Amino acid sequence: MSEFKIGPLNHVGVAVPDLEEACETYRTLYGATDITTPFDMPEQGVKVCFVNLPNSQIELIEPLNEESPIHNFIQKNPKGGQHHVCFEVDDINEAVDEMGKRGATVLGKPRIGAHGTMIVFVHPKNSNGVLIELMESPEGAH
Ligand SMILES: CC[C@H](C(=O)O)C(=O)SCCNC(=O)CCNC(=O)[C@H](O)C(C)(C)COP(=O)(O)OP(=O)(O)OC[C@H]1O[C@@H](n2cnc3c(N)ncnc32)[C@H](O)[C@@H]1OP(=O)(O)O
Ligand SMILES: [Co+2]
Repeated sequence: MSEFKIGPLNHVGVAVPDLEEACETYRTLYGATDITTPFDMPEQGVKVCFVNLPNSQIELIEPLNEESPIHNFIQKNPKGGQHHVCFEVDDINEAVDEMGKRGATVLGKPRIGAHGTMIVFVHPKNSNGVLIELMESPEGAH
């Protein structure tokens, strides 16, 4: 087996029906003061913002339309829910190759994520029902 391994936890993705409402929850209930301005990522089918924390982020995502990959998730979980966990990797192409070699189902091809680096997802069935996002570390991240 190759040396490939996941690196730091980058963020926990939380799918929500209303991004602004979710931001307000983190502001008022949890006292979060560092929340980014929401922005649309049509290529990923979501509106997204980040609750920045000392050691990680909560990524809040809202479906942009019925074609969004999280549209079904919100249909099944109308109040929202924990959606994915994202780990950093050194090389996304090595990660995709290794996932295949290790028998996992990689969803689609690597695409640009909200941090501006390439991301890919591994099907929940491979990880005890948890959708895993692998994200190439920003330059010189560690
Ligand atoms: C802005 C980018 C940002 C970033 O970090 O840069 C993001 O993270 S974007 C995040 C949104 N994008 C994605 O999630 C892309 C990958 N996801 C997918 O391709 C789909 O969501 C998929 C295939 C995981 C599920 O699609 P869908 O819900 O339409 O399919 P099913 O309803 O048939 O579900 C199949 C099976 O999986 C279970 N499921 C679905 N979503 C999740 C989840 N988030 N966590 C755990 N399990 C999930 C669903 O319940 C079904 O289970 P089954 O036992 O077969 O009923
Ligand atoms: Co994510």
